Amino acid sequence: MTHTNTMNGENLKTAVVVATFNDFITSRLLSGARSTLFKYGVKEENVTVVEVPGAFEIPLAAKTLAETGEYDSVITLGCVIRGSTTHYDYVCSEAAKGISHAGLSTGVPVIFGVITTETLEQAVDRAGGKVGNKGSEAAVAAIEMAHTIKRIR
Ligand SMILES: O=c1[nH]c(NC[C@H](O)[C@H](O)[C@H](O)CO)c([N+](=O)[O-])c(=O)[nH]1
Repeated sequence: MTHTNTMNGENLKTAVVVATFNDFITSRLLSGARSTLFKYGVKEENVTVVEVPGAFEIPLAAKTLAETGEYDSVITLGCVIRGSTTHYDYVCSEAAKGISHAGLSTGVPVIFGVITTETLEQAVDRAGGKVGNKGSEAAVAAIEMAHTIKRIR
């Protein structure tokens, strides 16, 4: 299958779960994801955005959306910046495990678009800065995986 076909978003429906914690970063991830989805032909009415308080809550929303059977993929967006507590480690690991489980337990591609960084600067760099936009990358993965799963199922 050519790359063009796997990157055709015209008939895809996607949900985006975005954490509002660190929303000065996650809002940039969301706009990167949305603009990339539209760039590849996903229709605006086929993109559903759901907000959650923090990265820890992303898995439940992602799994719930995937279980509806309405979406070809679910994109998750968040930003966890290491603070002075070990909260960072728990939030990161639980978010990653939960997001992975949401995909594996439902068979719907659930894409990991959660930035986990040591510093705010690193997060800015990954949310449309010099390293790129993780939200945009997650949108590309969401389109590719939606086609891949349809093809191999
Ligand atoms: O999304 C985040 N949630 C964070 N914590 C909140 C967590 O995700 C839950 O929303 C909270 O524990 C309530 O369940 C963060 N920190 O604690 O630093 C963080 O950096 N990013």
